[in-house]
Amino acid sequence: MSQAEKIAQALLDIHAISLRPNQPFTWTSGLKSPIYCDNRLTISHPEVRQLLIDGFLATIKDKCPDIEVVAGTATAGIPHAAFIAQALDLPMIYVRDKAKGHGKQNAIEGEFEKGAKVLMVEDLISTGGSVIHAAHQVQEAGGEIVAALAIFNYLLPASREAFAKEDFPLYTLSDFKTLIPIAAKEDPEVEAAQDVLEQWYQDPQAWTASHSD
Ligand SMILES: O=P(O)(O)OC[C@H]1O[C@H](OP(=O)(O)OP(=O)(O)O)[C@H](O)[C@@H]1O
Ligand SMILES: O=C(O)c1cc(=O)[nH]c(=O)[nH]1
Repeated sequence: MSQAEKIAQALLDIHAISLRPNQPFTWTSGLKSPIYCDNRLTISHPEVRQLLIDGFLATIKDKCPDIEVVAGTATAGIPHAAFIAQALDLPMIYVRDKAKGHGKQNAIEGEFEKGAKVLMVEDLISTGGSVIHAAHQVQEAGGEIVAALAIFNYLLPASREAFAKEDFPLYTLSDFKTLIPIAAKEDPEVEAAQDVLEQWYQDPQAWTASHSD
């Protein structure tokens, strides 16, 4: 099994993947979807956490060994950024989706030096909007984004187009195209939903329009 397959299998084993073709999920981008991947559950499973950390660290060693700061995207990216920062003995920051309305009104918590090489850590890429927004905030504060790293990528054209406009690469540990064949083999519900999933995947915007109230 490849690393991407092992991680897909682990997500299935902990029931992080939910299917609701008849009662679609609403994503943060507003898209409707018959599938939801809840990476937040991974933090409750030490063996899955370790699998992810091993994957993250191998990717960092291979692709961006010179990072100086690890940035978590609020909220689901934060624990993974913390695990990575701890393992590499690096400073960590996290980026809120919007600045606090009270206290110090920070959007970025923690600190880093201008020009620092920053790795963005996110749990999941749907449109890529959340991590790209967070990366822009770090850039505005003087950080140099070296790469973005996430657990799971839907591999949607929207995210491909969004990352094509950025000057940093995205690396992900597993993805929709790896997950679905594994899920379909072990779960008759996924097997039965394959047509819906394919229809959604071909055009999530059109699927959203036809599944909105
Ligand atoms: O690629 P995108 O279209 O931006 O979607 C992915 C984002 O959506 C989810 O966050 P959510 O907004 O649900 O918040 P949370 O992390 O606080 O749970 C997920 O954790 C990613 O951050
Ligand atoms: O786009 C999202 O909001 C989203 C999709 C998904 O599968 N999982 C998740 O946590 N968020």
